[in-house]
Amino acid sequence: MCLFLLAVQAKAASRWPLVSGKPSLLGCGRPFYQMDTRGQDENKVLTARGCHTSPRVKVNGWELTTEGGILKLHRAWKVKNFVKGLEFFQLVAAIAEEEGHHPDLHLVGWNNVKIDVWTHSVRGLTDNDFILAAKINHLNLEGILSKRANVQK
Ligand SMILES: C[C@H](O)[C@H](O)[C@H]1CNC2=NC(N)=NC(=O)C2=N1
Repeated sequence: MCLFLLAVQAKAASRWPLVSGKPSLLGCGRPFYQMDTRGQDENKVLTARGCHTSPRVKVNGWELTTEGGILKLHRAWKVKNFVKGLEFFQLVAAIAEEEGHHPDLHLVGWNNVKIDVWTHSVRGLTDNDFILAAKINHLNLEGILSKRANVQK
């Protein structure tokens, strides 16, 4: 198990997430991974040294949610119209393909975009999720978002 964690940490360290322009330390200052904890009574987030049940994360505008026992990053926006919502999806798709890491995209009530980011292979959060969320934050959404209101969650 230890070798596995070290291998995962080495891979993740090479893709250290940049959040608001500076390297971000995740999960109490060390990389953390949510392992597949099926059969356990609660989701735990493993760090290199221990377990944490609620990681401290910082990606502007995104919130940590749990759905079906799986930790996810979640954010919502209000877009001008349905077509702009699809344009938004296209911009996100380009990043996802570049990263090889894909979000769950929702376009609800014609102008509400909701995005959930999590790592399906481990049924939880890895550094790739924070990288993807931070890159989505850097998209130029000029002309796509509704001028009236935007849900920051
Ligand atoms: C083979 C392919 O790269 C993998 O299946 C990738 C694709 N994109 C992915 N995206 C996300 N969010 N989680 C994954 O586990 C994942 N796996």
